[in-house]
Amino acid sequence: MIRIFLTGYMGAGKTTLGKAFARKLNIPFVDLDWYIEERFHKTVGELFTERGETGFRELERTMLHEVAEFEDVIISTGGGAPCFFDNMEFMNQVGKTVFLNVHPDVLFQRLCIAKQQRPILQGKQDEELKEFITQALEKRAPYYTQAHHIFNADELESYHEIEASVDRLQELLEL
Ligand SMILES: Nc1ncnc2c1ncn2[C@@H]1O[C@H](COP(=O)(O)OP(=O)(O)O)[C@@H](O)[C@H]1O
Ligand SMILES: O=C(O)C1=C[C@@H](OP(=O)(O)O)[C@@H](O)[C@H](O)C1
Ligand SMILES: [Mg+2]
Repeated sequence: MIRIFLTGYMGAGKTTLGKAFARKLNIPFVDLDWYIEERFHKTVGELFTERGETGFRELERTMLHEVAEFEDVIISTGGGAPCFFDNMEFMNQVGKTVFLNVHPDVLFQRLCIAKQQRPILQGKQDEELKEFITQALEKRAPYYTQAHHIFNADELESYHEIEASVDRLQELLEL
């Protein structure tokens, strides 16, 4: 039975790689953020506004436990999920975990373009965003590095790079 959790910071490529990896293995893909959005009929941004981060983290934990019941699945978590409650320990117990490690400069480039969809990053100017990413990575590293595997996901900019990363991931996980 395959149950893999992809973790890592915002912009690390959890959604992009998770989707492509599941397609390659021909098994379902679940993105925890999308799952939450569908269930509540609201965007992650709207849920943050309505419930605050504390409220979002609580429902994120509940939804994580729900998707963790699925079998033969690739699950991409939100970037914060492993860093709250005992979520990381829980994922390690019920499945295989992978930390998508990406250089902060690459994350910065990706998130400059894609910060609007991420409530935590909205409104940050370039220098502030860079500093914010560096500090957040330091704070979150102790959680992310508990993953069973660490995978370099610096190269995801083209279809070809994504396919090559999927092949490496498949090898790493011996699937
Ligand atoms: N095909 C692509 N071409 C260029 N950039 C991409 C492509 N796919 C993803 N990205 C960039 O990489 C970032 C990481 O994507 P995403 O999978 O959403 O990360 P995560 O789910 O870890 O937050 C995206 O925000 C985007 O900037
Ligand atoms: O890192 C975080 O705290 C968050 C990451 C997001 O997911 P992605 O990592 O897929 O962007 C989403 O869950 C929410 O905006 C909070
Ligand atoms: Mg995502």
